[in-house]
Amino acid sequence: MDTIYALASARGKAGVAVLRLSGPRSHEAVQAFGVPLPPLRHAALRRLTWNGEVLDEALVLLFGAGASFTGETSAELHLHGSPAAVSSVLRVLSGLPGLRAAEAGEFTRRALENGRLDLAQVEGLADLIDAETEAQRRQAMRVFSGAIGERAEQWRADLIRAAALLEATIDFADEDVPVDVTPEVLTLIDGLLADLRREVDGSRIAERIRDGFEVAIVGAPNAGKSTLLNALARREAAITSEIAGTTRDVIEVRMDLDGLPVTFLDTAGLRETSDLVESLGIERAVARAQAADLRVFLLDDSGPLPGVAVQADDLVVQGKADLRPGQGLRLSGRTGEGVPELVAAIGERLRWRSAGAGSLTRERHRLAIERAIGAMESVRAELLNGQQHTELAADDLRRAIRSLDSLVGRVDVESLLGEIFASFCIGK
Ligand SMILES: Nc1nc2c(c(=O)[nH]1)N(C=O)[C@@H](CNc1ccc(C(=O)N[C@@H](CCC(=O)O)C(=O)O)cc1)CN2
Ligand SMILES: Nc1nc2c(ncn2[C@@H]2O[C@H](COP(=O)(O)OP(=O)(O)OP(=O)(O)O)[C@@H](O)[C@H]2O)c(=O)[nH]1
Ligand SMILES: [K+]
Repeated sequence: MDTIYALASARGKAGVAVLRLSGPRSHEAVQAFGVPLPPLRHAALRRLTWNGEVLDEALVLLFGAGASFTGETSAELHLHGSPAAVSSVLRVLSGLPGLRAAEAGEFTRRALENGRLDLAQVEGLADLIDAETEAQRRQAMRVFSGAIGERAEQWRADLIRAAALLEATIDFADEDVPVDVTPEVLTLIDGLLADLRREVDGSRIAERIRDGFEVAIVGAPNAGKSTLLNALARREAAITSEIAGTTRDVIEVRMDLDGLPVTFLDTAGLRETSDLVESLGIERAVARAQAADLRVFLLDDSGPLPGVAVQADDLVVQGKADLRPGQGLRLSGRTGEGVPELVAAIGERLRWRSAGAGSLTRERHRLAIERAIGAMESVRAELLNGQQHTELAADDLRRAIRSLDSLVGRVDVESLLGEIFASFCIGK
C-alpha cells in the first residue's frame, strides 16, 4: 500500500496549512525531516529540517493504524500557511521512497475501504464539504452520521425475514407444509413498500436542498426584474436599463436565504417580439421559469404575461412601488421597500417544503429505492398469483435486497466510486 500525502487545507496564503499523510510510511516520512516523533495523538512543535536548513516550524500529529480517519497509520504536519513553506515540504515528500501525492478523495476512499465509513456516509461527507447553507449542513451531517445506513439496515432485516419465510416454503415444497406464509410475507412487503414510497417522496425535496431551490423572477420587459435581482443580491449582478429587452440570457445568483440555498433567476422580459435574439431569450426564460421551484411574477402596468403559467404557491407582486400607491405585496427594487417581505414570503414557502425532506439526498439513492420498490411489487404480484410462483418471488426479494445494499455500498459498487470521488477535493 502506497503512502499518500496532500495539502488538506485550501491552497493559498493562510494562517495555518495542514498537510496530511496516510499509509505505512507516514511516520518515517515525518522522521525524514530530522525530528523526534511525538507520542501518538499528541501534537508537538518541531523544526522540520532538510539538508541542514529549517523549512518551517510545525505542529506534528501522529495517528496509529486502526485509530485514524483513514484507519491507516497516518500523520499531519500543521505548517505556516505560506505557499512557499508548503511547497518546500511537499517537494521533500515527493522525493521519499514509497510516497506519492494523493488523488482527489483518496483519504476518504481509504476510510471507505477500511470500513470506517459506508458509501452513503462518504457522499454525506462530500456534501458537508460542499454545504454553503445551514439547511445543507444539517442534511449533509445527518447522512454523514450514517442515517441512510441505519434505515437500510431496518428495511433489509424485514426483507431478509420475508425471504427466509419464502425459502422455507421452497425447501419444504415436497413435504406438506401446513402453514401458508403468504399473508405474513405480504404484510411485511406492504409495510415496507409504504415506507419506501415515503422515502422517494422525501428524496425529491432533499435533492433540492442539496442542489439549491430555483426561484425565477418573471415579468414584462422593464418591469424591474434585474433591478430586483440586484437588490436581492446586494450587488450589480445584472445589467439594468430603461431599454426594454435588456436581459436576454438567464442570469443566476446563488444566495443563502435564511439558511436555505436559493438560486434566483433573472429572465428576459416576456412579450411578443420580432427580434430574433430577444425571442430566443424569451424561450429560455419561459422554459427555466416553468421548471423553477417557485416563480415571482413582477407586475407593472402592462397586461397579462404571455407564456408562463402561475403555479400554486407562486408569488405575484406589484413592482416600482415607489412610483405608485397600492396594497398587497408590493416592492421597489430601486428603494428596497418590500424586498424583505418578499424574501420572507419566499423563505416561508421553501421552508414549508423543506420540512418534507427525507434521509435520501441523491438521485442515486432514489433510483436504488425505486429499483427495490419495483422488485417488491413483482414479489407482491407473484405471491398473489399463487404458490407456484414462490421461487420467482424469492428471486425478486433478493433483487430488492441487493438494491438496498447498493445504498451503503454493501454490494460491489466499484463502478460508482469513480463518479462519487470525482467531486472530492485533493486532500479529503
Ligand atoms: N486536524 C484535523 N482535523 C480534522 C480532521 C483531520 O483529519 N485532521 N478530520 C478529518 O476528516 C475531521 C475529524 N475527523 C476525524 C475522524 C476520525 C479521527 C480518528 O482519529 N479516529 C480514531 C480515534 C477516534 C477517537 O479519538 O475517539 C478512530 O476512529 O479510531 C480523527 C479525525 C475534521 N477535523
Ligand atoms: N422607479 C423605479 N424604477 C425602477 C424600479 N425598478 C426598475 N426601475 C427602472 O425601470 C427600468 C427597467 O428596469 P430593469 O431592472 O432593467 O427591468 P427588467 O424587467 O429587468 O427589464 P428587461 O431586462 O428589459 O426585461 C430601469 O430604468 C430601472 O431603473 C423601481 O423599483 N422603481
Ligand atoms: K430593461
